[in-house]
Amino acid sequence: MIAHSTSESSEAYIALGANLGDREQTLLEALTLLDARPSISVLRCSALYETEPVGYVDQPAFLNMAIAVRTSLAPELLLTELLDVENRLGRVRDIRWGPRTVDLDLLWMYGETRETELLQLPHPRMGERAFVLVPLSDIVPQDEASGLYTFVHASLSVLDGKDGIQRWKTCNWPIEYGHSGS
Ligand SMILES: Nc1ncnc2c1ncn2[C@@H]1O[C@H](COP(=O)(O)OP(=O)(O)OP(=O)(O)O)[C@@H](O)[C@H]1O
Ligand SMILES: Nc1nc2c(c(=O)[nH]1)N=C(CO)CN2
Repeated sequence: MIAHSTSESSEAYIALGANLGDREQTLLEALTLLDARPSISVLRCSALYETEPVGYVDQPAFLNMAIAVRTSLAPELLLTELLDVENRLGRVRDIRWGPRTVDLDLLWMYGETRETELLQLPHPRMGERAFVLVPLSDIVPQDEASGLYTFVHASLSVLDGKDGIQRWKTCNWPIEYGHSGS
């Protein structure tokens, strides 16, 4: 009997940010937790960037990054996984746009758009955020079929505030277990 896989899978792009605690360790734990889910594979990660807080500025600097994942989940279920990873890493929601242990935002998913209370996809503010677009430009290939490459580079070309973004470290994914971060 030949097993037929019926599950379609899609590429999705996720932005991660952290500005409390051990920011780098938290971000790498988030990647590990996501990749451990049977229906999610982390394909690529951007470098890590240290970024000045935008919006609510009276808070510590962030570490931001972006990742590409392959998933068989519908966008709503992928979002649930992101919120679950935030909770498992101890995110406490108090001040909107305030400091957070970790934040995972679903930016873009190939062939999927949503406009509901629960989920807006593509993320409605991704085009105005250098702390999202700069990491994303590390991992979106030029031949990406959905137009994301053009969107990212066109948005970056008209955006100021890129000076608040400093490259901090490359992301070693998959993490070489047993080696402490250099
Ligand atoms: N594309 C999306 N990615 C992540 N969360 C989303 C998305 N669309 C809607 N949401 C909803 O937004 C809610 C608030 O998210 P959160 O408190 O992390 O906002 P934020 O990340 O601080 O601000 P911003 O949304 O401007 O990045 C989440 O509980 C989630 O249900
Ligand atoms: N530099 C930076 N600023 C922010 C960030 C973030 O991730 N990085 N996230 C916010 C709410 O999502 C608000 N402001």
